[in-house]
Amino acid sequence: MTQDTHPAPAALRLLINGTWQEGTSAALISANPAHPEQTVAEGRQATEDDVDRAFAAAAAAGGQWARTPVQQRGAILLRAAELLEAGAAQFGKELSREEGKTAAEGVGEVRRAAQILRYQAAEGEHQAGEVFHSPRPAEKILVTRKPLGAVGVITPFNFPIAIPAWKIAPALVHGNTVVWKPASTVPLLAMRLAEALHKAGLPDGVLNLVYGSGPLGSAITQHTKLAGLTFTGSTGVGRQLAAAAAGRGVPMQAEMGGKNAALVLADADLETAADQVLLGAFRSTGQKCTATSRLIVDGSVADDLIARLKARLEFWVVGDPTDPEVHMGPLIHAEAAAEVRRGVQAAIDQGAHLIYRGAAPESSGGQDAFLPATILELPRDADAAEANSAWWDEFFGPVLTMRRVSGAQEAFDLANQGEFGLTSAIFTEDVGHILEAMEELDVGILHVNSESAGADPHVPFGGAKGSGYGPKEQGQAAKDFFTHTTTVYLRSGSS
Ligand SMILES: NC(=O)C1=CN([C@@H]2O[C@H](COP(=O)(O)OP(=O)(O)OC[C@H]3O[C@@H](n4cnc5c(N)ncnc54)[C@H](OP(=O)(O)O)[C@@H]3O)[C@@H](O)[C@H]2O)C=CC1
Ligand SMILES: O=C(O)CCC(=O)C(=O)O
Repeated sequence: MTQDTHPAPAALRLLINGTWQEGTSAALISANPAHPEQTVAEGRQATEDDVDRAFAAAAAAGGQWARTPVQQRGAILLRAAELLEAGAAQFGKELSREEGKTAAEGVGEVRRAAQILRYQAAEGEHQAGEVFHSPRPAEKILVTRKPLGAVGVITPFNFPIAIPAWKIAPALVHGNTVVWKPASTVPLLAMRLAEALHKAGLPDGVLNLVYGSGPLGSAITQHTKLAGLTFTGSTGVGRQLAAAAAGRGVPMQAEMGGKNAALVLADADLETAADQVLLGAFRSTGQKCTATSRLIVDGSVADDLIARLKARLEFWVVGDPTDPEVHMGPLIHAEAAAEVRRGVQAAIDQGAHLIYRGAAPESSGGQDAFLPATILELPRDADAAEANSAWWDEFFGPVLTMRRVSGAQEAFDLANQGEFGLTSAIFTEDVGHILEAMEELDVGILHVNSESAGADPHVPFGGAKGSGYGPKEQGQAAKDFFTHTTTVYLRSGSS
């Protein structure tokens, strides 16, 4: 397997009250999933005491930061965006080495983070509140917004800089301060984002970065100064945190799992559908909550579509993600890959038909983090198909599970099955079917003739049903989470 030269490991530092400092708890090592013997970054985790100091700093910085004009807060985000943009080639490659997505996707994600910071920086150009008529004379009713205070940010591994950016940027621009715990597998990219914001002039204590595994997350979620919590990650952890936050009356926003369907109807442009399903299912090694993991295809075009997918996958190279020839890197670590392998085998044992399995790197020997692109087909019989775990479980890997249907209504019904409702993609040229899909599909995001993944910074992002909890992220929706409103009944004293 070709690979890039291996740079020396980066030194991880916590950021507390504007000071970069070493952690004093257990060692934290971020390993390259393509070459686990290579350390990408190393340092130490934070202690509960560090979390306490981070919240003290965030709370102390809060008043001044909230009074800073939104245009000045935005200007800091803009400077940070420039720093990310300038470092995109380096940070993108680091992202690829730390997380395993291809270097092109890594660079794209860093640029996306910069774009998110720029979008949120412009918040000063948007309205700050609303004015209503009053039923009483000489009165107006105003709705103003205030920050929540010190918010906790807990982020997953799969978008190590874009997801943190789309949580932290609106938190900051709306006047909140932040204590952030990234996923333990991707601390370097977290440090890169925090460095950019720090260098851009963020006052001390406004953003605090602590590393540590799940239990440290609990120190954040149970902290008495916690004024709001935004989380992205697995459904199990998200629900646990939501219950804890609700018990304490802390507002929470959670983006969790998905089991997203691509619906390919009989009249679809199959070239477009094949291109987009391929990207949706296998880009980022299928490790997106928005990845296409169900393929629901009209029986009249199913064989044709599968032939087109297989033809494309024959050229799909799996390997070291820093190699420009590679389309798909490893999963985040070997245990994740082993779990997906077990899930695929269980599905086959339960009656799924393996209709495609690509090649993985020769060096892998089936024990490491690499997996081939895989397509399973479930039986036409509904009971047999729905008894199969592959229909329900989120693999979070490069596995696509297909079912054949007759007509649009059956496709909608199947897509709606299950606890999740993050995204769907529908492929059709029929406006009637598109309108029906908008009505029928219980999802937070619907793509028409494009892949199920992807999200722009200026529009709401989040799921329906069990995929999301609390206000949506991104765009103007982020304001609803990161602020609370005061309704002001305003009369002049002399009236
Ligand atoms: N809907 C969406 O927008 C998205 C959803 N996801 C979902 O996330 C999952 C994959 O991400 P993954 O990182 O593995 O998810 P996890 O839920 O394992 O981890 C997410 C974050 O929560 C932390 N954490 C774990 N346990 C606790 C705890 N008890 N208290 C507080 N924090 C905790 C993790 O820390 P540590 O790393 O140290 O364990 C990490 O920072 C998939 O299910 C995917 O669908 C991912 C991205 C987007
Ligand atoms: O679809 C995207 O580009 C990002 C969505 C996301 O947060 C994810 O898939 O983990």
